[in-house]
Amino acid sequence: MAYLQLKDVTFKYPNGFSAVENVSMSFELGEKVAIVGQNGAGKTTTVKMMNGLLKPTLGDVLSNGESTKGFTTAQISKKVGYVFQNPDDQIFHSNILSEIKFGPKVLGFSPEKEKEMLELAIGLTELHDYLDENPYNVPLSLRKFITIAAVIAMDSDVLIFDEPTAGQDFDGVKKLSKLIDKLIEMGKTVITITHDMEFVVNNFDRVIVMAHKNVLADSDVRDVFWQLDLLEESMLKQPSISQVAHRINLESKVLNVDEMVSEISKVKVKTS
Ligand SMILES: Nc1ncnc2c1ncn2[C@@H]1O[C@H](COP(=O)(O)OP(=O)(O)OP(=O)(O)O)[C@@H](O)[C@H]1O
Repeated sequence: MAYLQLKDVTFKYPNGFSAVENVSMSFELGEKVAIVGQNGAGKTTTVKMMNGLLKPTLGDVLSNGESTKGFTTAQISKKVGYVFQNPDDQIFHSNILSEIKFGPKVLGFSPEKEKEMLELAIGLTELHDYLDENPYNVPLSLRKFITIAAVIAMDSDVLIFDEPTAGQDFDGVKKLSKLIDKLIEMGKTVITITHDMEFVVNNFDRVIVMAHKNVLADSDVRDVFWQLDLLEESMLKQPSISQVAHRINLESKVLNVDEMVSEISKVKVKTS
């Protein structure tokens, strides 16, 4: 059985608006999965059901075999941690270190475990120099890393990042890739919602495409980004380099610069 399962879930907001309808998806431990789709497709609503912030109106969410229905978000956070899209919705301490320490405290970690998790979280997010600062004295791009550190420190089995690359520069995106790789190496599952298709092809193997409150595709990254009709229906774009490959009728379904360079070198060899 998969570690995390959404079984035919539907979610209606209190105003009666149905944001997600009959969605099923499942995740094993150690998987790295991107969720993509146009604004309003239902991505955030879906992942908020994974850690119990929202409970499905219909259907069931199971983490490690147990339905989220009987548990609070705090209880579920040991298994599934969620980093909010907007860090300001998550941060509530006036000091960065206290914000990161909060999860381990609530979860009752031993002092040794708390120290270990804090070192890991602060190390991966490179926040050492800011620990005494008020979170609102650092830029939004760093506030995002505070919220990521706070969730890493909880040692959840599954970590969900909602739009982590938004507002990040080149170094920020590199830091994200590195920390995701480390979490995967530790056997965790990382699920990331993103609008950054370059980030998807450079970091993820499995991609879930959402549109119209539902899942349109759940497949290998190359398969997703070379199904042009699927991209059109979900209003997504190929990564720029794939668009170039498509425009020049390159046979190979390239996804990144390295693959493109490799294909072009082959052509050069053939014509020389
Ligand atoms: N609290 C709410 N009450 C009513 N409707 C809501 C609420 N939150 C979200 N919605 C609506 O639910 C739909 C799905 O929103 P959701 O945030 O899940 O989409 P999304 O795919 O994550 O979009 P984005 O990429 O813009 O974050 C949208 O139409 C949104 O306006």
